[in-house]
Amino acid sequence: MAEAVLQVKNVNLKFPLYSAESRSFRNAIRNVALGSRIGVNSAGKGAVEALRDINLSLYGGDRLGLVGSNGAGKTTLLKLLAGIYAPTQGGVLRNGIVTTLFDIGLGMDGDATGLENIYLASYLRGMQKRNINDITDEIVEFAELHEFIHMPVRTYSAGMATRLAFSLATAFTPDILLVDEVFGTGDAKFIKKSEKRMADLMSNARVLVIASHNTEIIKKFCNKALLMRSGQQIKLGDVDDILSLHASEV
Ligand SMILES: Nc1ncnc2c1ncn2[C@@H]1O[C@H](COP(=O)(O)OP(=O)(O)OP(=O)(O)O)[C@@H](O)[C@H]1O
Repeated sequence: MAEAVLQVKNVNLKFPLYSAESRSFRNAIRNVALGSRIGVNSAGKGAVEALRDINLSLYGGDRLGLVGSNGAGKTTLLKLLAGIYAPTQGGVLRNGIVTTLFDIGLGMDGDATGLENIYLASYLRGMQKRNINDITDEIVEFAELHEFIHMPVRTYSAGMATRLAFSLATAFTPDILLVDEVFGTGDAKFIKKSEKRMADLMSNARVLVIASHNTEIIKKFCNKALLMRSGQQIKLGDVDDILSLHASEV
């Protein structure tokens, strides 16, 4: 049997909240809003159970769409898969390099120039200097930063920083690509230009996990889908089956 590229085993994830006892009215309201996902942890503090009993194994070629209503836990699961959140219980195994297309500016050094950030990110991916030189021009050109690439990233506008982060993140084909549809890539012209680059990346990664409310995107890029509700995996299966199940629920 092939080795899983991405595996989640018996994962629970809780976020601590304020003291449960001292905010009972607020808790009552929160409980209604969150579908009774507020509990009390061992230290007597309130906790949101953001993910519960998650088990997944994804192999080369798997392209998983995460579907579910607002607050179902899709983004939280993506962040867990990325290693941004550590599980409270259970474990996540990643066999390969991970790229996230959300919070894409995360990890950029504001005091370093755009060019230095390209080198930093590439070294972190284990690339050699001569190979980085080969890809730098293309990243700078795609980001349309011209001479600004020699300025510290903290001097960039939000759009410029996002363009650099996107161009950099999409310059390497990762083993595991994690995408949240709700990420901005700058102005409308840049979004249009980014579509093909993103589609190529999504098709070439060994494993793709994408959270989306857009059924067309899920149908186009995924061969499996996972319906989530209240932080739990309800059903994993064929895209059409899962989308029908989700549609029947909303
Ligand atoms: N940092 C946090 N602290 C406390 N609770 C959190 C945190 N992050 C997520 N949660 C909880 O996890 C729930 C799921 O949020 P998440 O953003 O993963 O949902 P989603 O399925 O991506 O929703 P949407 O479709 O609206 O983007 C939230 O309702 C919230 O209760």
